[in-house]
Amino acid sequence: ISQEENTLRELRIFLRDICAKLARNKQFFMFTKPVDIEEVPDYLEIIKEPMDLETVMSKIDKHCYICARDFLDDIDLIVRNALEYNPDKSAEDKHIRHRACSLRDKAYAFIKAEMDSDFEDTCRDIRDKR
Ligand SMILES: O=C(C1CCC1)N1C[C@@H]2C[C@H]3C[C@@H](O)[C@@H](O)[C@]2(C1)O3
Repeated sequence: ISQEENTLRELRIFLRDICAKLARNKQFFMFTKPVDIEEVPDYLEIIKEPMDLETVMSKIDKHCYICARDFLDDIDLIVRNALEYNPDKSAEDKHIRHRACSLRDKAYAFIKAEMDSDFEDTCRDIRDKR
Protein backbone atom coordinates (compact mmCIF):
# COMPACT_ATOMS: atom_id res chain seq x y z
CA ILE A 1 0.00 0.00 0.00
CA SER A 2 1.40 3.44 -0.97
CA GLN A 3 2.99 5.85 1.49
CA GLU A 4 0.12 8.27 0.69
CA GLU A 5 -2.44 5.63 1.69
CA ASN A 6 -0.53 5.06 4.93
CA THR A 7 -0.71 8.79 5.67
CA LEU A 8 -4.44 9.03 4.88
CA ARG A 9 -5.19 5.95 7.01
CA GLU A 10 -3.40 7.58 9.93
CA LEU A 11 -5.43 10.77 9.33
CA ARG A 12 -8.70 8.77 9.46
CA ILE A 13 -7.71 7.09 12.73
CA PHE A 14 -6.88 10.49 14.19
CA LEU A 15 -10.11 12.16 12.97
CA ARG A 16 -12.29 9.25 14.25
CA ASP A 17 -10.78 9.72 17.72
CA ILE A 18 -11.50 13.46 17.72
CA CYS A 19 -14.99 13.08 16.26
CA ALA A 20 -15.83 10.40 18.85
CA LYS A 21 -14.63 12.64 21.69
CA LEU A 22 -16.81 15.50 20.44
CA ALA A 23 -19.84 13.21 19.95
CA ARG A 24 -19.66 11.69 23.45
CA ASN A 25 -19.49 15.11 25.12
CA LYS A 26 -22.99 15.64 26.64
CA GLN A 27 -22.71 19.37 25.87
CA PHE A 28 -22.73 18.59 22.13
CA PHE A 29 -25.70 16.20 22.13
CA MET A 30 -27.69 18.62 19.91
CA PHE A 31 -25.03 18.33 17.17
CA THR A 32 -24.76 14.53 17.08
CA LYS A 33 -27.67 13.76 14.72
CA PRO A 34 -29.24 15.51 11.70
CA VAL A 35 -31.93 18.07 12.65
CA ASP A 36 -35.28 16.23 12.48
CA ILE A 37 -37.13 17.71 9.46
CA GLU A 38 -40.47 16.35 10.80
CA GLU A 39 -39.85 18.33 14.01
CA VAL A 40 -38.52 21.41 12.14
CA PRO A 41 -40.39 21.60 8.79
CA ASP A 42 -38.83 24.92 7.61
CA TYR A 43 -35.24 23.84 8.40
CA LEU A 44 -34.23 23.08 4.79
CA GLU A 45 -35.65 26.41 3.57
CA ILE A 46 -33.06 28.17 5.72
CA ILE A 47 -30.18 25.67 5.95
CA LYS A 48 -29.02 24.54 2.50
CA GLU A 49 -26.35 22.09 3.66
CA PRO A 50 -27.23 20.36 6.95
CA MET A 51 -24.33 18.73 8.83
CA ASP A 52 -23.93 16.81 12.11
CA LEU A 53 -21.29 14.73 13.92
CA GLU A 54 -22.76 11.35 12.89
CA THR A 55 -22.57 12.43 9.23
CA VAL A 56 -18.99 13.65 9.78
CA MET A 57 -18.06 10.22 11.23
CA SER A 58 -19.54 8.46 8.19
CA LYS A 59 -17.66 10.83 5.86
CA ILE A 60 -14.39 9.87 7.58
CA ASP A 61 -15.11 6.21 6.79
CA LYS A 62 -15.95 7.12 3.19
CA HIS A 63 -12.51 8.74 2.84
CA CYS A 64 -14.07 12.20 2.25
CA TYR A 65 -11.39 13.98 4.27
CA ILE A 66 -7.83 14.17 2.89
CA CYS A 67 -6.57 16.61 5.56
CA ALA A 68 -7.66 18.00 8.94
CA ARG A 69 -8.70 21.25 7.24
CA ASP A 70 -11.42 19.41 5.26
CA PHE A 71 -12.71 17.90 8.54
CA LEU A 72 -12.72 21.29 10.30
CA ASP A 73 -14.63 22.79 7.34
CA ASP A 74 -17.52 20.39 8.15
CA ILE A 75 -17.29 21.22 11.87
CA ASP A 76 -17.48 24.92 10.90
CA LEU A 77 -20.56 24.06 8.76
CA ILE A 78 -22.29 22.51 11.81
CA VAL A 79 -21.52 25.69 13.75
CA ARG A 80 -22.59 28.10 10.97
CA ASN A 81 -25.90 26.25 10.48
CA ALA A 82 -26.64 26.43 14.22
CA LEU A 83 -25.85 30.17 14.34
CA GLU A 84 -27.95 30.87 11.22
CA TYR A 85 -31.02 28.86 12.22
CA ASN A 86 -30.99 30.01 15.87
CA PRO A 87 -30.19 33.76 15.70
CA ASP A 88 -32.69 35.13 18.23
CA LYS A 89 -32.27 36.86 21.59
CA SER A 90 -34.15 34.03 23.35
CA ALA A 91 -32.36 32.03 26.06
CA GLU A 92 -32.77 28.87 23.99
CA ASP A 93 -31.14 30.37 20.87
CA LYS A 94 -28.34 31.94 22.96
CA HIS A 95 -27.69 28.53 24.55
CA ILE A 96 -27.47 26.84 21.13
CA ARG A 97 -25.09 29.51 19.80
CA HIS A 98 -22.91 29.25 22.90
CA ARG A 99 -22.69 25.46 22.52
CA ALA A 100 -21.95 25.83 18.77
CA CYS A 101 -19.01 28.16 19.52
CA SER A 102 -17.81 25.72 22.19
CA LEU A 103 -17.95 22.84 19.67
CA ARG A 104 -15.78 24.83 17.25
CA ASP A 105 -13.26 25.77 19.95
CA LYS A 106 -13.02 22.18 21.25
CA ALA A 107 -12.53 20.76 17.75
CA TYR A 108 -9.75 23.21 16.89
CA ALA A 109 -8.12 22.66 20.30
CA PHE A 110 -8.10 18.83 19.85
CA ILE A 111 -6.55 19.17 16.35
CA LYS A 112 -3.90 21.66 17.55
CA ALA A 113 -3.06 19.61 20.65
CA GLU A 114 -2.87 16.23 18.92
CA MET A 115 -1.88 16.93 15.31
CA ASP A 116 1.72 17.42 14.19
CA SER A 117 1.75 20.38 11.78
CA ASP A 118 4.19 18.55 9.48
CA PHE A 119 1.64 15.71 9.25
CA GLU A 120 -1.10 18.16 8.22
CA ASP A 121 1.28 19.73 5.67
CA THR A 122 1.85 16.26 4.17
CA CYS A 123 -1.93 15.70 4.00
CA ARG A 124 -2.42 19.11 2.34
CA ASP A 125 0.23 18.22 -0.30
CA ILE A 126 -1.67 14.97 -1.04
CA ARG A 127 -4.98 16.87 -1.28
CA ASP A 128 -3.57 19.66 -3.45
CA LYS A 129 -2.10 17.27 -6.04
CA ARG A 130 -5.29 15.20 -6.38
O1 LIG B 1 -30.59 23.94 14.82
C1 LIG B 1 -30.98 23.00 15.51
C2 LIG B 1 -30.04 22.10 16.28
C3 LIG B 1 -29.49 22.86 17.49
C4 LIG B 1 -28.11 22.91 16.83
C5 LIG B 1 -28.63 22.06 15.70
N1 LIG B 1 -32.30 22.70 15.62
C6 LIG B 1 -33.40 23.51 15.11
C7 LIG B 1 -34.50 23.38 16.19
C8 LIG B 1 -34.65 24.70 16.95
C9 LIG B 1 -34.19 24.36 18.38
C10 LIG B 1 -35.32 23.78 19.26
C11 LIG B 1 -35.83 22.43 18.81
O2 LIG B 1 -36.97 22.64 17.97
C12 LIG B 1 -34.87 21.57 17.98
O3 LIG B 1 -35.61 20.83 17.03
C13 LIG B 1 -33.88 22.45 17.23
C14 LIG B 1 -32.85 21.65 16.46
O4 LIG B 1 -33.23 23.29 18.15
